[in-house]
Amino acid sequence: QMWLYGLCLVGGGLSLLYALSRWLIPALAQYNGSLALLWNDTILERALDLLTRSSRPQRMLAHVKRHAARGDPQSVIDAIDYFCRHKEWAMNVGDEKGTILDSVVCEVSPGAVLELGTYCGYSTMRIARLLAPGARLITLEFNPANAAVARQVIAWAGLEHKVQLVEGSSGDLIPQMREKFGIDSFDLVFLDHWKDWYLPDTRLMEELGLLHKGSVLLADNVICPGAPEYLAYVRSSPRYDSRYFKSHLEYTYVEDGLEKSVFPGASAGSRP
Ligand SMILES: C[S@@+](CC[C@H](N)C(=O)[O-])C[C@H]1O[C@@H](n2cnc3c(N)ncnc32)[C@H](O)[C@@H]1O
Ligand SMILES: [Mg+2]
Repeated sequence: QMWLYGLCLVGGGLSLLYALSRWLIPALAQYNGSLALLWNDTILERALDLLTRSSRPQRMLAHVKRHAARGDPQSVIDAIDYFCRHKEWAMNVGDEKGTILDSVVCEVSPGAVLELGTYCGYSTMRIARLLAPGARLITLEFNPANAAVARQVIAWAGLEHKVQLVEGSSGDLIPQMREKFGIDSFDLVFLDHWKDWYLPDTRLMEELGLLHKGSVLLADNVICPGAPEYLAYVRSSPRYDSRYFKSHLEYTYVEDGLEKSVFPGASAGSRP
């Protein structure tokens, strides 16, 4: 009889664990930023990596190859959004904030764009598909495994001729933009790498003269996980006309948003 009780106890415990990880924690993580990042970006990702002996970017790429039409950027974007909403969360800008990114790209109609943080190429595709012929998009990624997946995702969408993906750290590559990449200045910069780099990289671009009158900085995740020093800088500096676009952390209901900052702004001060 003892072993029967033991079996019931183990079975009950396992069922509870399953219910917690399958429904309760994911449901709570939809509304709490810290839990969302801890659960999706740390615990679940590591557990799935271990169980499947693959990485999240590799799983996302496999999903794209199974479900997206080759040469159709929208189909690749949709496949990634489906994967992230129904299978595994991932740190793409996502569909909701993605529409804000799209509208800024269309409004600026940039000839030269810099993206900081490629990951799997999701936002890269969103930007690239809207660029006019001849416009340049340079995207920087310092994780070689992410860069390798991004190249394949971008090629699957048929956008490889519109994108220059450069492997390396933003701090090393930004100073090479003029001499090595022939860039005078950028019309649009999308900041979406590690959040504590937003401010130093912005200061670096300013010092190197890579921003011109009217250049637009668009920064993701300014609320969650947050980039407080960067936000304080662009909102208080008279050099920028800065505006917040309220939205949600990718694939959740947690508040997050994009900060659009025009350099040097027509009017001094900030508009949070
Ligand atoms: C949030 S993800 C980018 C998501 C992507 N922009 C999208 O929306 O699809 C951040 C990426 O930036 C990369 N990264 C972080 N700091 C970086 C740096 N200083 N230079 C280059 N890449 C960096 C990370 O490896 C990661 O892949
Ligand atoms: Mg982001």
